[in-house]
Amino acid sequence: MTAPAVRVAGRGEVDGAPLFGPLDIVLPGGQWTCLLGPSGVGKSTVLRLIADLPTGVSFLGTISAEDGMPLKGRVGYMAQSDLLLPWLDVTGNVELGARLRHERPDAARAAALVERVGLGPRARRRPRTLSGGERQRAALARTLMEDRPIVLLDEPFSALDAGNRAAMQETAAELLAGRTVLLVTHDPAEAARLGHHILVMTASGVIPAEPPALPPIRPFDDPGTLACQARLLTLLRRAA
Ligand SMILES: Nc1ncnc2c1ncn2[C@@H]1O[C@H](COP(=O)(O)OP(=O)(O)OP(=O)(O)O)[C@@H](O)[C@H]1O
Repeated sequence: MTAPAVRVAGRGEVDGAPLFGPLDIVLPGGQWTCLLGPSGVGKSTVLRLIADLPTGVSFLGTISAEDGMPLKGRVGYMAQSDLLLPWLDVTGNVELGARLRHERPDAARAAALVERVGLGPRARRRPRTLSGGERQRAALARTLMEDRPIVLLDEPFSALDAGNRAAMQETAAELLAGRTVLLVTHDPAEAARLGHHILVMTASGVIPAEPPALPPIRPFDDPGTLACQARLLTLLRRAA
């Protein structure tokens, strides 16, 4: 699977007032880009624009893949809220994309992904019987099931306890290796651990932050990872 670079160039407005930009972001092909920034700056909006989903924001600019092919059909998206269908169990939710396309779901692959996110014993449970972290892991499995070359993750680990968060970061890094990934996170430690590239979004534009020297996925206690966390916190403190 070839994962193209994606470029987002333009600015966003709400009711005629500037929201963000002008910005010019390139998500390098086959690598993880982590996007941080203050609440309300427009990070989720950028993800939704790339996914071609409705936003309340007018975007004046272009979003394109470097290979010149349309993005449509090549983008996987995990929203901030889990968006699980309450009447389907975990497996049914993971298989939802195939069902909506009137395809036969790959049941073995779905079961393997449900196991990978630690929900094997909960596979037949409905979302309302799961914890917030379990629902988020089900949503992650559903996104991984879609197997797209471009994957947009909006705070995918925010509801997880520290141990599960680390485990799911590792699972996602492994299963999405070679994809073009844009991860929105509020957690500098997460960005420092996972990002080949790290960007901080502010109202006036996007600032690139130097990632650690080691390739992802990085140990928590690597001095370069810790130093990167500190750099990011300094940038975010200034942007707040
Ligand atoms: N449907 C909408 N109509 C009007 N304004 C909207 C709409 N959706 C989002 N906005 C505004 O756009 C801005 C950016 O929202 P967005 O959710 O992209 O921010 P964010 O950086 O992802 O925030 P957070 O980190 O809190 O998730 C916010 O100020 C929000 O009020």
